[in-house]
Amino acid sequence: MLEPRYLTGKKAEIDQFIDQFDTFLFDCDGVLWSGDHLFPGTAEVLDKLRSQGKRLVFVTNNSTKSRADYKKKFDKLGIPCKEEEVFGSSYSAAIYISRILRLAPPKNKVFVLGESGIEHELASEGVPFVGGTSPSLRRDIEPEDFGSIADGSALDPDVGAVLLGLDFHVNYLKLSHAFAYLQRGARFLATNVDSTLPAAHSLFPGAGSVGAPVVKAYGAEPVAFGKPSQAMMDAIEGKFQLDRKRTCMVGDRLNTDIQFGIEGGLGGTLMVLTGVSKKDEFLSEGSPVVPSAWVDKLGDLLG
Ligand SMILES: O=C(O)[C@H](O)[C@H](O)COP(=O)(O)O
Repeated sequence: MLEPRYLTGKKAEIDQFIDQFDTFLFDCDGVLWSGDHLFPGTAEVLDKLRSQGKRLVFVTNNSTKSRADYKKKFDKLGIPCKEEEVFGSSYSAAIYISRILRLAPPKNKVFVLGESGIEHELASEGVPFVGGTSPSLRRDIEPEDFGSIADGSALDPDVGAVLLGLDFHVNYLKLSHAFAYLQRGARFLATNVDSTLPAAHSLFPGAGSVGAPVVKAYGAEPVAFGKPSQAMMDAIEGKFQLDRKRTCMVGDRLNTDIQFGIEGGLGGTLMVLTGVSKKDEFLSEGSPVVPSAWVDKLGDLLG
C-alpha cells in the first residue's frame, strides 16, 4: 500500500508540498468550516496560497447554496472569494442538464427535490423546473393527494427529469411526486449522493440519505454530478483550464473529495481530519481510497 505522507506542519516540508501545485481545489464543509464555524487558520492559509500566485477553486457537494450564495457565505466569514471560483454540485448538475442532456421540449422541466441553490443554478442555465422550494409541496400529504398523483392530475406533464439534492424540507408528498415522475419515464439525476452532511462539529443526514427513499422505491440509482463524479472534474478542467498534474484536491471525505482527485488523475490529494473521514480509514491495510498526503487541520499548511 502506498503510505500517505503526513505533513506535520514544518515550514520546509509544507513549502515543498505547496510548490508542486499551481491550483488547489478546496472542499468547503469540513475543510474550511463546519456549518457557520470557520476553522482557525482558514483565512490565513487561503491568503498565503493566493499570495504565492496559486489558483483556488472551491468545489462543494452542498447543493443547498448557489455559487452566489457561497460568495455571500465567504463574505460573511470575511474570506475573499469570487463567485467564479466556486463550483458546486448544483451548478455541475445544471450545466450537464442544459449543455449535455438538453431535454427536448415539451418534456424539458426538472422536478427538484432540494433547496434554492439548485433552483438558482437551473435558472442561470435557463432550465425550467418545478418542486424545489414551492410552498405547495411544503405540507403533509392529504388523502386526496394519493389519487391526484396516481392519475397524474397533480403532476406537471412537462417534467422530463427528477433532480435529487439536499432538501431540509423533505416530506412524503415531495418523495411521492419524485417517484411518480420517475415511473412516468423521467431521467433520474442527483446533485450528489453524500450520506452525511458535516455541520456544527457533528454529522447530519446528507443529500444521499434524503433521497434514499426515492432510490429504494424506484430500485435504481441516480446519475450524480457532485464529487466523485468525473463529469464534475471534466467541467472544472474545461472551465479553469487546469493542468491536472499541477492540481491538488483538499478534502475531508475519502469517498467524495479524495476519490474525486484520485480518479481525476490529479497530482495530489490532501486529506484534513476536521470533517467526515478518520485517519484509521486511510491508514489501515487495504484501504480503498488513500490520499497522497494528510494534515490534522488546514491551518497546518501555514507551516
Ligand atoms: O449531503 C450533502 O449534500 C453534502 O454532505 C454536503 O453538503 C457536503 O458538501 P462538501 O463537503 O462537498 O462541501
